[in-house]
Amino acid sequence: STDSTVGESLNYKITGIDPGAGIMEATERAITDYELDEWDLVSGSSAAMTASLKKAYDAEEPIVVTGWTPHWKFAEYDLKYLEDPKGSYGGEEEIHTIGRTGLQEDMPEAHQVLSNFNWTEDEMGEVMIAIKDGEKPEVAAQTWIDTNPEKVAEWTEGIEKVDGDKIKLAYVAWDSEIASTNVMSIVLTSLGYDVTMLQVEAGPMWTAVADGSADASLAGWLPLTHATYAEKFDGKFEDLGTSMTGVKIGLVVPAYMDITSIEDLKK
Ligand SMILES: C[SH](C)CC(=O)O
Repeated sequence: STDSTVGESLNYKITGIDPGAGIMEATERAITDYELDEWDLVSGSSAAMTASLKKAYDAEEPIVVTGWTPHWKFAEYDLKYLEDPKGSYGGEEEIHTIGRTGLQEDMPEAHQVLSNFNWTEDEMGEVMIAIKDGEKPEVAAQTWIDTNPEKVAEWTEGIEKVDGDKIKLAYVAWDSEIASTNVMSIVLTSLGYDVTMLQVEAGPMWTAVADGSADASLAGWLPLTHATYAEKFDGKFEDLGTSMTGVKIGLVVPAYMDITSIEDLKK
């Protein structure tokens, strides 16, 4: 029998995540840019994507997923990004903390901690991997905080405690943001805040910060991933700075697949 093409072996499907994620918009752009006319992007969730990835990887079957760094999947599996010569996925991205307008005057202490927040891919990875291995997010976050007091002190030094002020952090259930939001929730709680974590989809997350129904989010992927949301809500949110640089989105495949570029999906 003749070898099937990459597309045939994958039923021309790219395994995506939640439909509002920026990586999904970027992938639709890639489908157009690379003229992947027969291909479909299947939406679902971050958890469903990693379950499909595990199933295919364990059976050494072909799979293409919408992937991003930082993520524990690169520690778990031997994976590679497909080269993106047309730049559909942009270049180096950053994770930004965004706050509702008015946050600084209403909650100066929280505004300062959120602006100070920054950590490395490895530090986030410790929390993400503990959660992947079955730890509750709040327990994994507390363990990291307990073992990294000096890092947390960088974010909170000189900041006065408050007395039970309510604060709402919006996020999407991406492994990276489950980790960061749980860590920040505990840090703000230790400063006296009454913290609510609001798990929503990406569109409602940006909308909540823009309309003030959430106070902040640690999940702003910029400049490209969430460009559409940032433009839509320009002037209705404050960028509190980057918590991590050198992050990335793209199409990810197991290393055992002998393709190297998005161009190869056309074969
Ligand atoms: C899945 S990445 C963390 C963010 C995004 O694609 O919107």
